[in-house]
Amino acid sequence: MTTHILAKALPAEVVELTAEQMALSALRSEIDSIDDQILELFERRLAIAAQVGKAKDAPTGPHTKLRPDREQAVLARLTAKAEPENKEAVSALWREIVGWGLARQGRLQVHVYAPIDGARAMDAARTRFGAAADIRVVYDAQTALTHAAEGNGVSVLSVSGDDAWWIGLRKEWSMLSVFEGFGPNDTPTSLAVGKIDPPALPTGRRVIVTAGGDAGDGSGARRWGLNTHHGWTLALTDADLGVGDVEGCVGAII
Ligand SMILES: O=C(O)C(=O)C[C@]1(C(=O)O)C=C[C@@H](O)C=C1
Repeated sequence: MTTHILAKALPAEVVELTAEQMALSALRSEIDSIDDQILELFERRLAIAAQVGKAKDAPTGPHTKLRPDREQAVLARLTAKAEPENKEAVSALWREIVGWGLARQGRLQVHVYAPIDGARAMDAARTRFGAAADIRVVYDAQTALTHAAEGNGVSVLSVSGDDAWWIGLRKEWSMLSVFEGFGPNDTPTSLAVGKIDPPALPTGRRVIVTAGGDAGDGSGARRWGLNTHHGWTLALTDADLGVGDVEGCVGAII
């Protein structure tokens, strides 16, 4: 004979929620609903970024898909609209969003050469290119420059070491442009270089490498010296110069 054990329905537990708990739970479901909307929009944005990558053709041969001018415009537009107390958060978040957009076109490979203050340069590179970037340390400037010149990525190089690699931007590395500077206030201690189409450089101070150190400021424009080596000078200027011109312009930074 089989014994049937009937499961006895347990009395429903009565949970008394306090007013605060109810308020908290309502706020969390509001966050869940906002997260759903952000997710949907973010995934749409990623899909469009992938399409942009296909639409955007390199001018001549392999160039990085990174467009500093466009990134500058995206960030400037949104931080201008954001509430003052949110500007920093908006800027950091959109760096990440744009970084993942770029990754849809191929993950950005970043080489960092910074023998003196490596941790600071790595930190700056991560903040600039976001979690989506594949960042690695390299131990000589030539490796970093070769990587950038291949056009599949970019490099961040310290300007404060013994190796005056930046002189090469006027010589064997003239296909590379500086498009970003990292460092305190107005004085970058490392620069990002890449095979960037000159019209896609950010609008801002021009980076110049000059022999003798007196070109590029005939207009009386402000100048910031960054380094000198064997008669060559690395500096920033407000003068409106074009990359590759006789004034020694090798790029632009914000
Ligand atoms: O506008 C482009 O060219 C894009 O590839 C899109 C996008 C973005 O996600 O907004 C991504 C990478 C570029 O560096 C700039 C902007």
